[in-house]
Amino acid sequence: MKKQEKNRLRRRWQERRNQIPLLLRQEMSREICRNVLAYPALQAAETIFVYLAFRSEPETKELIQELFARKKRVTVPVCDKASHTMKAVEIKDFSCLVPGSYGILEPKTEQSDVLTIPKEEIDLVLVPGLAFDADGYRLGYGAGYYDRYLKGYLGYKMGMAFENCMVWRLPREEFDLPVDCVVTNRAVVQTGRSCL
Ligand SMILES: Nc1nc2c(c(=O)[nH]1)N(C=O)[C@@H](CNc1ccc(C(=O)N[C@@H](CCC(=O)O)C(=O)O)cc1)CN2
Ligand SMILES: Nc1ncnc2c1ncn2[C@@H]1O[C@H](COP(=O)(O)OP(=O)(O)OP(=O)(O)O)[C@@H](O)[C@H]1O
Repeated sequence: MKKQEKNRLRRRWQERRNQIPLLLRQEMSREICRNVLAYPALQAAETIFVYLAFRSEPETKELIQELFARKKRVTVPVCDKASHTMKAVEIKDFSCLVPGSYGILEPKTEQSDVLTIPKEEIDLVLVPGLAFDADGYRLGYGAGYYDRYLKGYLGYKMGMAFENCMVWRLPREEFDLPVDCVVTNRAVVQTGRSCL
C-alpha cells in the first residue's frame, strides 16, 4: 500500500521539480549551496559524502569546488546495482569522474578500489531527495540506497532540496531514516539534532 502511494508521489514530485525552469533551478541551487556552506555542521565536518547531481536535483558542482578550496575530504557515491548498496569514494578533483550507474557521474573503478572511505570516517552526508517532510523523512528514487547506507550511520545527515519540494508529511516505512536538517534555498529546516 505505502509502496504504491510512494510511487505515485515520486512521479508527482519528480514532475514538479522538472517543471522548475533551468535558470531558476540554477539560481536556487546556488542559494542552497550558500546555505549549506554557512551551516555549522558543514564547517565542523572534515570528511563529507556529497552526491553528484543528476536529472533536476540541486546542483553540487560549485559546492564541491568550494569544499576542495576549504581542504575538506570529499567523497561521492558509487552504486552497486545488484545489491542496491553504495560506498563513499574520495575524489580530489573532477577529472576522475565518468558516467556510471544510472548515468550518474562516478569515480573510475581504479579510484573506487583504493579510495573507499569507511562510513565511520564520514562526518556529514548531504542527502538528495525528490521531497522531504517537516520531520526530515525523504522520498528518493525508490531503490533504498540511502536508507541502507544511513542505517547505523552516526554522523550528521543533511538533506538538500528546493523549497517547493518540502511537504508537511510523507508516507513512512519502518526502514526510512530521517535527516537531521533540510537545507533549502530559503531556510534550514531543523528536523533532528542541530550539530555534529
Ligand atoms: N545524484 C544522486 N546520486 C545518487 C542518488 C540520488 O538520488 N541522486 N541515489 C539515491 O538513491 C543513488 C542512486 N539511486 C537511484 C535509484 C533509482 C534510479 C532510477 O532511475 N530509477 C528508475 C525506476 C527504477 C528502475 O530502474 O526500475 C526511475 O526513476 O525511472 C536512479 C538512481 C546513489 N546516487
Ligand atoms: N535498511 C534496509 N535494508 C534492506 N532493505 C531496505 C532497507 N531500506 C530500504 N530497503 C528496501 O528498499 C526499497 C526502497 O526503499 P524506499 O522506497 O525508501 O526508497 P528511497 O529512499 O525512495 O530510494 P533511494 O534511497 O534509492 O533514493 C524498499 O522497498 C525496501 O524494501
